[in-house]
Amino acid sequence: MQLSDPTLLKTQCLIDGRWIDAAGGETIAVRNPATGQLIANVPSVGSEETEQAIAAAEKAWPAWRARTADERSRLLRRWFDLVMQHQEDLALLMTSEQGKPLAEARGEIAYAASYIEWFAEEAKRVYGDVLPSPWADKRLVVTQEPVGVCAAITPWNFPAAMITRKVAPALAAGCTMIVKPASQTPLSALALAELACRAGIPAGVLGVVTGSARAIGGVLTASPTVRKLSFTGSTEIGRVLAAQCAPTLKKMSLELGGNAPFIVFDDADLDEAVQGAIVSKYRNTGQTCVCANRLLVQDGVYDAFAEKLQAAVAALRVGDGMQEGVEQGPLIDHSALEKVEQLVGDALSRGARLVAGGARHPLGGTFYQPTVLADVTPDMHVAKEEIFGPVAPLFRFSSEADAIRMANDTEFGLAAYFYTTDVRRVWRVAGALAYGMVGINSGLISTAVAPFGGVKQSGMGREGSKYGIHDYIDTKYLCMGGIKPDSPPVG
Ligand SMILES: NC(=O)C1=CN([C@@H]2O[C@H](COP(=O)(O)OP(=O)(O)OC[C@H]3O[C@@H](n4cnc5c(N)ncnc54)[C@H](OP(=O)(O)O)[C@@H]3O)[C@@H](O)[C@H]2O)C=CC1
Ligand SMILES: O=C(O)CCCC(=O)O
Repeated sequence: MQLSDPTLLKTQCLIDGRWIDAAGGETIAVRNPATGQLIANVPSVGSEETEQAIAAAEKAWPAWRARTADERSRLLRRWFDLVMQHQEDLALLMTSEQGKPLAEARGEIAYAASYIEWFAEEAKRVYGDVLPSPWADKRLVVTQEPVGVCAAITPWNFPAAMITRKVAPALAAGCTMIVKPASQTPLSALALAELACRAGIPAGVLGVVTGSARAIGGVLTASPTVRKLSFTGSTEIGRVLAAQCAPTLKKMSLELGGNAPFIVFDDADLDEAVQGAIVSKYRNTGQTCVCANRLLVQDGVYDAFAEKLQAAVAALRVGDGMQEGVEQGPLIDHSALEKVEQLVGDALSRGARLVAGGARHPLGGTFYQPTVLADVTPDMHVAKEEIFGPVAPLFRFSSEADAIRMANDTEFGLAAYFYTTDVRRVWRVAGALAYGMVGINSGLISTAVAPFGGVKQSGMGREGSKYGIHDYIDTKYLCMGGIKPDSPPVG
C-alpha cells in the first residue's frame, strides 16, 4: 500500500490530543483480509487508557460547547475538506484493512465525508423555542443543549462512514466523543482522527481508543461521565451494551442487525429489480446491515427473475479489492466465511436449489462465490439470520398479503425494499412494512440527508438527516417568573 501521505497510517491511539501506545505495550495485528498480510499493529488499550480518554473528553467539553455553532461548523467543514483531499489514501487504507473494492472504498470515503459536511451545516440549525405562556407573569423558553461526553462503538463493515455518522453530529451539537473502532479496521478511524487534528479540532474533543472490546466497552458504559453511547453492530452486542448502560441511564442510539426483505411483484420492471437486487445484496460483498437478506418474488415472475439474477451475478468480478474492476472482495474473516457456508449448506440440505455459486471461491482465503439459491422456504436458517455474505435466497409468494406477512415475519425491522409499478400498491405496501427504512423501486437508500435507523430488534435512534443531531441534544425548559404584568406578551 503506497500512500501519498504516509503519515496517515497512524498506529497509536488519540487521547487528549496526544498519540499514545498502550501502557503495557500490547498491540492488535491488523491484517488484509484479501491476502492475510500484516498491515500494521495498533495499541490494545484497556481500562486505564479509556479512563484517561473519558477524563480528556470531560475536560474538553466546557470550552467546546461554549464555542459558537458557527465556529464548530467551520472546524467540521475544514475536516470535511481534508477528508476529501485525502480520499485516495483513505480509500487505500480501507481496502487494505477491510477488503472492499477500491471503487467502493472511494465511495465510502465520500459518503463518510458527506456526514461531516451535512452536520457542519446542521450545527447552525439547532433551534430553541418560545412557548405561549399560560401565566401572565412568566415566560417559557426551550433551549437545546449538548448531552455532554459521548462514546461510539463502531463495526468493521463501514470503517469510515459509521464513525463520521456519529462523530460529526456529536461535535456539531457541542458534545465531545470517544470512539472505539472495530479491531479489524482501526486504521481508517485513526486516519480520520489525524485529519480531525489537522483541521483544528481541539485536544480531547475527539478521542480514539483501540483494543479489547470488553475492557473498553465496560469502562465506557459504566462511566457516569459518559452521557450517551452510539453503537452500530450486532443485535447480540447491542443488547449487552444496553444492559451495561442501564445503571447510568445513558442515552443510546443502537443501529443493529437487519433481515431485509426485497419484494419483487409481478408488475415490477424486472431489469430494474435485478439491478436493485445486485446493488442491495452484493454491495460490500453482502456485508451491510441493509443488504437484501430475503428476496421474495411473486409467482408470475419468479423464474424470469431468477434467470436474470443468475446472469447478473455470473458477471460479478471477484478478487482483491486493490485490483481495478473487482466488484466483490473477500469476507472479513474465516468465521464470516464459515457462517455463510453453514447457511448455504443448511438451505441446500432442506431442499433449496442452487442457481449460482454455492461454494468457496477458487481464490481461497475468505473469498466466497456470489451465490443465488431458489426454492428457499421460511424453515431454513437464511430466512431468520442476517447472512452478511454474498448469498441471495429466493422465496416464492403468490399474493400481496402473503408478501407483507412474510416480509414482517422477523424480529428485525431495519430496511425493506419492494419493486412494483402500481402506485396504489406503493402506498399500501410502504405503509404495511414494519421497517425503519423502505426502498421503493430502489436498492440503494443510504444518504446523509435521510434518517437511517430501524425498529424492533434493529435498534433505536436515527443517524444522518435533520433528525440525527437530536440524538446528541437534551431539551431544556426555562420558566422565567417575576415578569411585570404590564410587560408585552411573548409567544
Ligand atoms: N449492523 C451492522 O452494521 C453490523 C452487523 N453485524 C452483524 O454482527 C455479526 C457479527 O459481527 P461482529 O463484528 O462480531 O459484530 P459485533 O457486534 O461483535 O462488533 C461490532 C463492534 O462492537 C464491538 N464489541 C464486540 N463485543 C463488544 C463488547 N462486549 N463490548 C463492547 N464492544 C463490543 C466490536 O469490537 P471488536 O471489533 O474489538 O470485537 C466492534 O467494534 C455479523 O455477521 C453481522 O450479522 C456486524 C457488524 C456491523
Ligand atoms: O451496515 C451498516 O451498518 C452500515 C450501513 C451502511 C449504509 O449506511 O448504507
